Amino acid sequence: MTESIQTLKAEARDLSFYYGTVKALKNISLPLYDRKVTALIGPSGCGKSTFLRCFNRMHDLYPGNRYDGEIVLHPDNVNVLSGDVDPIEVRMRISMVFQKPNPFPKSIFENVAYGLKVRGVSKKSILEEKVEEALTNAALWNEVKDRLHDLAFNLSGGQQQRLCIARALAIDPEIMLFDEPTSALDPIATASIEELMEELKARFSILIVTHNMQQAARVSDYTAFLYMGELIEYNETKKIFTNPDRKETEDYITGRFG
Ligand SMILES: Nc1ncnc2c1ncn2[C@@H]1O[C@H](COP(=O)(O)OP(=O)(O)OP(=O)(O)O)[C@@H](O)[C@H]1O
Repeated sequence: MTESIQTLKAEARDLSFYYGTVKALKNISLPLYDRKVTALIGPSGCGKSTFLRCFNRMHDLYPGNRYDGEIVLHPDNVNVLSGDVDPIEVRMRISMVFQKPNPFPKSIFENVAYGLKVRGVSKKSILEEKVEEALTNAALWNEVKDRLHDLAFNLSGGQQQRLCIARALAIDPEIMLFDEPTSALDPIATASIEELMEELKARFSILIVTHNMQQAARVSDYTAFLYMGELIEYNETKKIFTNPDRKETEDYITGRFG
């Protein structure tokens, strides 16, 4: 790896995850750097989404799931998996954008204001200011500024995905998780989300799951290759895509399996 000063934002330490008795993640240790994009790649079922979902405690919603190991947030050194840490608070710091856009059945404005209201912000002028800022940062403001009170479902798929990004941005997250955010979008909407990600990484750390190798190569600084719940290789994206250390990684990125 080339020598450059990187700030660690979070790290998985010896992280395992169980769906009941099924061990879906096996002792994964992985850093996430601040203001960098880290891509998770690997064949279907290797554990990419499972890993991503550990970061905002999504698995807590189902009984029988169990985490082992730690996900430590820096600089405050908090283990987000600790029973003492409130998952709602974790989700305010680490927000998620899903594969399919999932706006709430509310207006554009209310979608973006939602997290702020949960946080107790009620002053109209502050809400308006924050909603405009989040929509601007999600590259959607110009398209929706005259229809903020329309139902979010009236937007196109690509616009709905940018709205979900604005909703996540409004609460000033420290890390954003993207689970195949463009797989339901056409090439133009995909390009606009990828451009947006490039801008957003100036503000925080991004972890993205993608099946699209070109996308991983385009948008990420670091790439982790998972296979059957194990981390096979992690490195700078350039290295992974040009000269990986492991044969399994090379076989996967060249399309020989997976
Ligand atoms: N709710 C669940 N209960 C039991 N096993 C599960 C559950 N969700 C996922 N798994 C299993 O955990 C493993 C990892 O699944 P995961 O969805 O994380 O893979 P993935 O790499 O994201 O796959 P894909 O690329 O197809 O989305 C798989 O073997 C899957 O069958």
